[in-house]
Amino acid sequence: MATENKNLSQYDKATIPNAKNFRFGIVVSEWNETITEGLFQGAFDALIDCGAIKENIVRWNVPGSFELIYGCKKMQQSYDMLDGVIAIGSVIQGETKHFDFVCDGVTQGIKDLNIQSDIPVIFCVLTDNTMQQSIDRSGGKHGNKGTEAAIAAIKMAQLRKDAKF
Ligand SMILES: Nc1c(NC[C@H](O)[C@H](O)[C@H](O)CO)[nH]c(=O)[nH]c1=O
Ligand SMILES: CC(=O)[C@@H](O)COP(=O)(O)O
Repeated sequence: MATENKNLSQYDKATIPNAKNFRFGIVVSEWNETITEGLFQGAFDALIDCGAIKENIVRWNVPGSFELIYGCKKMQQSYDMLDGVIAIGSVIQGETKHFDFVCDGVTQGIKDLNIQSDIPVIFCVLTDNTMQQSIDRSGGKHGNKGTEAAIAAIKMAQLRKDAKF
């Protein structure tokens, strides 16, 4: 289902574990910061709405989406009590192929972090053709991918907890 047919912000709290005992890291890219700040707010608000305590949410900033890989890796290493990490970025097509390499690099890098570490990293990186598409997905007409990422983070934290027993 394409995003245009799904509101990214809709969730049913009855289907989501309570996040009160979970600790999350959020790494935010500064490129397209109006977009990434909207994604962060969506994620933060959803975590709190689902029971997370604000003192259990730590935020780091990185220059661009490509640095999300290193930032999330160091977040995993620095806070071994974390239950999940959310990587937030906004990549928008320019004139060159750089978009393709940044998007592929970040995607593969975050995938690798999920393989190499026991702490899940949620992919909240918009890869859009236009700024309007990014606006629409960070609190606009299609909702907020940050909200979607927070729900995914809670569910994966619970899966990780359940898998230990
Ligand atoms: N064009 C965008 C970038 N480019 C910068 C890279 O992410 C990286 O910071 C640079 O190549 C230095 O390593 N980053 C975004 O997040 N969004 C873009 O649209
Ligand atoms: C995703 C990018 O790096 C891109 O926005 C940079 O723009 P350009 O391809 O015009 O250099």
